[in-house]
Amino acid sequence: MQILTTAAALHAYTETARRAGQRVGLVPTMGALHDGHLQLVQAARAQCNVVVASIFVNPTQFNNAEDFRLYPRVPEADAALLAPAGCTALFTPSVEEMYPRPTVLRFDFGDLERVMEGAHRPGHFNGVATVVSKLFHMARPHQAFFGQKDWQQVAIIRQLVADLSFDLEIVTCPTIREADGLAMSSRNCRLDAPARAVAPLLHQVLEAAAAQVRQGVPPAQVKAAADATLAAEPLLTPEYVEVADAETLQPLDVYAPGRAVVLCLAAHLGGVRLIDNVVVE
Ligand SMILES: Nc1ncnc2c1ncn2[C@@H]1O[C@H](COP(=O)(O)OP(=O)(O)OP(=O)(O)O)[C@@H](O)[C@H]1O
Ligand SMILES: CC(C)(CO)[C@@H](O)C(=O)[O-]
Ligand code: BAL
Repeated sequence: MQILTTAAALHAYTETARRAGQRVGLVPTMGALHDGHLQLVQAARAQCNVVVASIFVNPTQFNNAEDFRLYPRVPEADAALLAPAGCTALFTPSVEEMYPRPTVLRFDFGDLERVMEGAHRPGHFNGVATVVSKLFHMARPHQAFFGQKDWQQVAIIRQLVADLSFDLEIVTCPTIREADGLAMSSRNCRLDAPARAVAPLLHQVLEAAAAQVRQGVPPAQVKAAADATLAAEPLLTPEYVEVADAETLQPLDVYAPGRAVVLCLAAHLGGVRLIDNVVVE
């Protein structure tokens, strides 16, 4: 596995592969890798000849300086996991390499970003769209792989690709969970033992809500029940629970026949902010 640290080296690597007729896959991450990330690499390797994973804790997408400071960084452990999963090159740029001068770019994704993560993390998706656009330009992948765990992020990136005519395919991979249902997340390692014991409740609440959606229980009632269950747990502070159209992400008052529903939540647990979602087709 090659280690690349500059945009020029990344560009040269993927252009050489392209000229040789090879397909290029890109897996953007912020590191502290777990099986959710490795699944993305494996999916990329199944479809592409070369797979670039990027590890970059992107400062412009953090709306909370403490969250940025505490974000887990374990570069050696990450590098050791990537090659066996099928990664052929690791891109680990510095902040100066990605942002040679402060970015002034501003994206507006309209209603897609006025809800959930966009509403609760001001500037977050501007930072995500900025860094993902840069990675797409630098690597020019045929396909880029993202996790369902960040459902709204995928919707934003699909809009970005359409609006800026990036010539690539976005592939979404399912959420990988621990045995007790907790969605794998780099931030899970910051949970202490009592918080970790409570954490599976997030997925349990989503599954209970999904069952209610399937039974036709009205969205407001589903949301209220989920909120109440989360709020009853003293270690948990729910930030939002949303019952939304899976494509437009807009909150639902009633179900529209034939349209998928996404149940999303964010909650603070022992000082750690976690998100999760479940889709009802
Ligand atoms: N449990 C998971 N299953 C599938 N994909 C995942 C999972 N966790 C993260 N991903 C995906 O991996 C990519 C990189 O995500 P990221 O590096 O932010 O990891 P993370 O575990 O989500 O970290 P955190 O939630 O703490 O920011 C994203 O496309 C994300 O959706
Ligand atoms: C897509 C991403 C790597 C951009 O920094 C990040 O938002 C993430 O890890 O999901
Ligand atoms: N997985 C989304 C990256 C973030 O939380 O900033």
